Amino acid sequence: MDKLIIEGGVPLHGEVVVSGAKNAALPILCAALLAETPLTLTGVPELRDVSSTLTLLDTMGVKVVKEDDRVILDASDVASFEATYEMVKTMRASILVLGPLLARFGTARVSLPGGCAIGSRPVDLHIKGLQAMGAAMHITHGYIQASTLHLPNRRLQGAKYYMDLVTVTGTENLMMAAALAQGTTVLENAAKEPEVVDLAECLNKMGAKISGAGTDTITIEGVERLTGAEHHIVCDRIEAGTYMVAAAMTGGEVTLKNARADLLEAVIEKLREAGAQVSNDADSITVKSNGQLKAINIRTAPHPAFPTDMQAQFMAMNTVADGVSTVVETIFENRFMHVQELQRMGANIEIQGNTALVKGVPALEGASVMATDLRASAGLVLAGLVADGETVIDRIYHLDRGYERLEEKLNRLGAKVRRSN
Ligand SMILES: CC(=O)N[C@H]1[C@@H](OP(=O)(O)OP(=O)(O)OC[C@H]2O[C@@H](n3ccc(=O)[nH]c3=O)[C@H](O)[C@@H]2O)O[C@H](CO)[C@@H](O)[C@@H]1O
Ligand SMILES: C=C(OP(=O)(O)O)C(=O)O
Repeated sequence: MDKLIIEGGVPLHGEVVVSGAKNAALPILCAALLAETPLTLTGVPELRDVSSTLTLLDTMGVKVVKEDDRVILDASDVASFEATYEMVKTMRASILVLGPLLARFGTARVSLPGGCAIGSRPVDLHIKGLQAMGAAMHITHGYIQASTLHLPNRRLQGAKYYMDLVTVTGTENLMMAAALAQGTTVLENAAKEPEVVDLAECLNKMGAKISGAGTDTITIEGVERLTGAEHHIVCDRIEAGTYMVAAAMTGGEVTLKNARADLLEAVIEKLREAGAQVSNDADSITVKSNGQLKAINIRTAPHPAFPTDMQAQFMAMNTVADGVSTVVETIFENRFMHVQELQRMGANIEIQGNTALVKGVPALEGASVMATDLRASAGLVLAGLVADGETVIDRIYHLDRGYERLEEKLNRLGAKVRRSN
């Protein structure tokens, strides 16, 4: 199993180009299932989750042509409407084929994702939303079996649906399904994440009639067919945020290219509060710091508030900041898996329910630690970059799910990171 070995203590300097967003690419790749002609995407990041999604789409009969960051998906001849447990267990975002398959083909069989390291992560709202659009939904033997064959013209019916909780992939699944429904769907309490907006923009280029994406009410006027289009994936705000914290923690100066400050307001505000200098223009962000940071309180919440996907990275930053901070995780019930690993590096953290109390220490010490999920791993990388001596991070396949060429990008900034097996 691959490991990352990090020699800490080097301030990062230079430029790094941010990749396309994993969490936009995954739903948009699944949206290809809705189109009768080929969809061309650029800015698609080279990630394990992306290759898993392409494999899944391939098993369904989607023809995939990939060249660097450009992917052409032709779903004119889909023959299977199933996502197996084997696929879904490696990548929860596989649930995003449910809405498109059901809307276009009237049938879908998708494995229930089950829990994962960060929480139980049910998909009940995806299921209830599709039921509200008239779909027959049954769960048998761990699979969601969905059908519209009893409905007029076998089409989902537009509906008004209020989501009890803000769910990102739930909003995306229902938006894709509603794009081909008969009539108008109104999704209330919808997720406002930039990746939802990017998906809506792509769907509109494909012929959908979606308005309100980026607000909590999304209106989708169903159309009879969608076609291919060309779309460039929005930049990855979480990857950008991770490098911004790296620059701040190591006391360096890093400019992120292909980064949008307007998608990172809560993160930028917190970095400034910690004492880093942040400046930006339309598509780049620069972070500069002398490495002496103040501890800051964090509370995760849906966009535009502070993202849960940046919580572990800021926790790592707080471990070596001056003072005491609280980090409150409100989205996932078990997203503190990095804490015990940070403690192995000398961090002083106490957990009380969904709150971590972090007391800054003068320095972390390199140690052998275990990656448990994607962003927990990112937090450990950041800790390793400032720790005294060598940090060895095991199970880095988690990082490969969401960070494109991580060690190459870090090393170009001066870090000393290598991969070994
Ligand atoms: C591929 C992708 O885009 N992943 C992101 C997406 O995950 P994902 O879309 O899975 O996360 P959700 O927004 O759905 O989850 C938010 C909360 O709602 C709960 N919930 C969700 C759906 C449901 O049917 N029932 C239910 O109870 C979840 O357990 C969680 O507590 O948003 C999360 C929250 O910003 C991010 O951390 C993930 O990186
Ligand atoms: C939790 C994440 O991803 P996923 O929803 O794909 O597990 C993440 O990107 O931090």
